[in-house]
Amino acid sequence: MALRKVQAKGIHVCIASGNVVPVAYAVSNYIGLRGPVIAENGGVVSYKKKNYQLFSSEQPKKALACLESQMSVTRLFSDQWRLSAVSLDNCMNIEKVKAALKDFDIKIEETGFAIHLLNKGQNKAVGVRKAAELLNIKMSEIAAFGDSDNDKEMLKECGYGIAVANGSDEACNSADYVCRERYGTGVIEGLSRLGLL
Ligand SMILES: O=C(O)COP(=O)(O)O
Repeated sequence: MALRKVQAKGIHVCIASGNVVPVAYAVSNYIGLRGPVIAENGGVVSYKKKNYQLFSSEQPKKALACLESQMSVTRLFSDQWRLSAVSLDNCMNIEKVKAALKDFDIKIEETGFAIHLLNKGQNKAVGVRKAAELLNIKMSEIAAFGDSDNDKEMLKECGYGIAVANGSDEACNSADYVCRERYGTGVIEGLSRLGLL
């Protein structure tokens, strides 16, 4: 598999997800990756059996309580393991959620998979920065792949940002290179462009 091939060259390969540590860690582990795992849109970084919690769930939980007082709320099943945010099922209407929480100083982000209630400043780039510190490498040495709005800061702040062809407008506009190919085939195209395959 392409990512293991890249890792075998001595390059750190990391998953950066909006999902919780148990899910992102399991994906990383099943693929056979050894790099840090960035979870909860940069809220938590997990490396060598240690979790680094970079944001608290206090503000997102206050926003959740406010939302629940105004409407019926469907949270993600995985929210029971979430440490730094609250995530809602994307069957909920984002415009109604935004209107109900307009007085809260939080960030509301839709990814196509979920609606995340995040802390201001919480994004994958913050998690990547922590991972870079743990690995003693520079952001400018990192190439990032993404497809969603929640990837935009990471795509901008890493040395080279690559969006796959099916990426959202925000992801594609934040990338240095937009692949011709979609999904996993796009990742293979990007890795080849970097000379890694
Ligand atoms: O949790 C989400 O909303 C999406 O997660 P992803 O960043 O791994 O695509």
